[in-house]
Amino acid sequence: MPAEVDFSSALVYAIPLRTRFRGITVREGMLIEGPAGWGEFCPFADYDDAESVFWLLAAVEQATRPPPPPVRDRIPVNCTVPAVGPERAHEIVAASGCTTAKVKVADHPDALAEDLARVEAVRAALGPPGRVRVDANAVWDVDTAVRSLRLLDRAAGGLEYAEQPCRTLDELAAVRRAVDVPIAADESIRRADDPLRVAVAGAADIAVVKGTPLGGARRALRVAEAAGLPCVVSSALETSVGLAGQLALAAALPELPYACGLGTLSLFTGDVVGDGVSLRPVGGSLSVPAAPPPPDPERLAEFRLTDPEREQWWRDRLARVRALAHAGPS
Ligand SMILES: O=C(O)CCC(=O)C1=CC=C[C@@H](O)[C@@H]1C(=O)O
Ligand SMILES: [Mg+2]
Repeated sequence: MPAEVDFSSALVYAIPLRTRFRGITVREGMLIEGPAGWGEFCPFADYDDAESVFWLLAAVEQATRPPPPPVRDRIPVNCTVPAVGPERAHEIVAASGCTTAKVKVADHPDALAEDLARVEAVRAALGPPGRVRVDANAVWDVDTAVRSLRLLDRAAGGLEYAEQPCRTLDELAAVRRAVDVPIAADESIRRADDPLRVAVAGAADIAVVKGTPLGGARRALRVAEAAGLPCVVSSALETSVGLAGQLALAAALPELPYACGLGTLSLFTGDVVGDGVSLRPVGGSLSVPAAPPPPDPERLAEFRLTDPEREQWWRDRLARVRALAHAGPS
């Protein structure tokens, strides 16, 4: 392993997704190696350089430091159901082995009828003891959120919680007062100017913490403590390299009362690590690896980004974000 992080030989990957998710069909990112192993730099293309600094800190933490001390070695996970039709949703849940499902809703305007059918199919696949949560990714206004959540709650036979129904904390608080469904904050935390100071407690019942956009497991642990709410760790659609860091975070949280959104490799057509070490859930949970699994040459041959212009775009981005990280806060 190199004595320092070797940025010049960072690898760039491109893995097609099985279904469009978050508006993307191919997941791209970079893998870097350092003295403690591999890290992953994979801000979505719409993240600017300033926000991407935290993704870089997460990659560098993983490549240079051992994981924070774990208090558990297995993490229960939910399956993630994209905005697909009810039959496909049923199949995804049934094949997952998970007893909790997170269902994407409000994917486009007028999606409610499709959302209700999807949620009903997910409940049918899970059976009565399963848990169903929904994620609207901040697109509803308060009235739409209240109306939609009441209907979705009924269709689901009870929702475990609703993730980020609206954009602002005030809106989340208003929805929370109006419905019985618990509210989880995701974007309100990970895209806040200062996630360590965001006053999420009155606006949400649950904090979604994502180690990758929050600057790594250690900073995410501080964010979780500052939020003062029960936490769910959720992926940022990393390969197994970055997922290992998210699992390290989930393993180190003092309490972990909910299944985590870390079963997301099933959204990918492949992984950059070998099959034996790929972080795919078994029986609804993932075991926490001691270190991030290393990329596998054969998998890299399959998923290496081959477009030279696009590769240069990633290398330029990494250079700019590194320069910003060195310059420190403006
Ligand atoms: O939480 C999960 O089940 C999977 C992860 C997930 O939903 C997300 C990953 C990456 C980007 C996000 O738009 C999305 C989310 O909003 O939580
Ligand atoms: Mg979310």
